[in-house]
Amino acid sequence: MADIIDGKAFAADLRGKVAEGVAEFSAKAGRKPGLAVVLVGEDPASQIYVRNKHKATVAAGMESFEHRLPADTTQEDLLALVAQLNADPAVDGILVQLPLPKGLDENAVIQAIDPDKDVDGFTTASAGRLMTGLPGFVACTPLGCLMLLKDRLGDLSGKTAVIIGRSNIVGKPMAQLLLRESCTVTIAHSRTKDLPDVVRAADIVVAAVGRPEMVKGDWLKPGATVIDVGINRVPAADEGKTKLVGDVDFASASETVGAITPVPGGVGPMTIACLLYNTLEAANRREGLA
Ligand SMILES: Nc1nc(=O)c2c([nH]1)NC[C@@H]1CN(c3ccc(C(=O)N[C@@H](CCC(=O)O)C(=O)O)cc3)C=[N+]21
Ligand SMILES: [Mg+2]
Repeated sequence: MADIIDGKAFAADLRGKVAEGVAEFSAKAGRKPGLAVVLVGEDPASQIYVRNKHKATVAAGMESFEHRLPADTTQEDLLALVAQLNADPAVDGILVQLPLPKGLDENAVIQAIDPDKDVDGFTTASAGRLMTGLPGFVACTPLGCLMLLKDRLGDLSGKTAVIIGRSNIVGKPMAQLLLRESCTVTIAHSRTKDLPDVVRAADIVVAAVGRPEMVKGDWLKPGATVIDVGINRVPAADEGKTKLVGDVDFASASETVGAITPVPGGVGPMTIACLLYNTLEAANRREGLA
């Protein structure tokens, strides 16, 4: 049986370390680090995420600035808010919750965020900094995955890593991070030929495709380390109920691999912890304390 990588426990520990860093920052800077979260519209899942982010931000000793805007907010008004947050000295990090309601240009809004406050790591400036090895912010989900991998495996150099999924938010930055750690990196996706054979070659598998339980145990190298980024809500055995599953078929995978993250309780909690980590980092850099 595989070891279960406890992302929830790791994230709690990381949040504790961030809280210590926040106390140090606040003593030196005479203010708390500040995170601004912008939520447009009423998407129920987004409202839950934003509430959880707010709670975690306050629990870490940071200032949380929540901006809730109606679904019919104009592009102009949203860009004006981002400009205001860019200019606000009390704001160290800015997160615009995605997806935005239809009619708003997501890309234009994200690119308007000051890269030095881009704690989500979603701007092209942040992506370019990661790719070229300059200091910047790394997207929270891949950063959390990397922390779990390093905690489990130590030095990653020379390991074969296969990432399934090529999104800008997870797959591509994950590949850059693992390349930076001197892994041999493959990005697989929906057009990849013989996907099970490609995955079977990997010491490290990061699944981020958004297809429930797609990766089966017999696709995986015995002893591999598997990070499951998928969070898919599917019907449960109980009539009318739903449950969360990952992109990996946990039952079959956990008989083969060395270690695997569960869903829930794996990567998800790391995403929020890394948002706090990036916000503290942003505050320290802005105050010349990094
Ligand atoms: N600008 C922006 N940045 C984001 O980082 C961002 C976003 N927009 N939009 C939505 C997605 C999704 N996301 C998650 C964060 C934590 C969990 C998480 O903690 N999940 C729990 C389960 C939660 C549950 O029970 O539903 C777990 O995996 O254990 C999930 C998903 C951040 N996102
Ligand atoms: Mg993809």
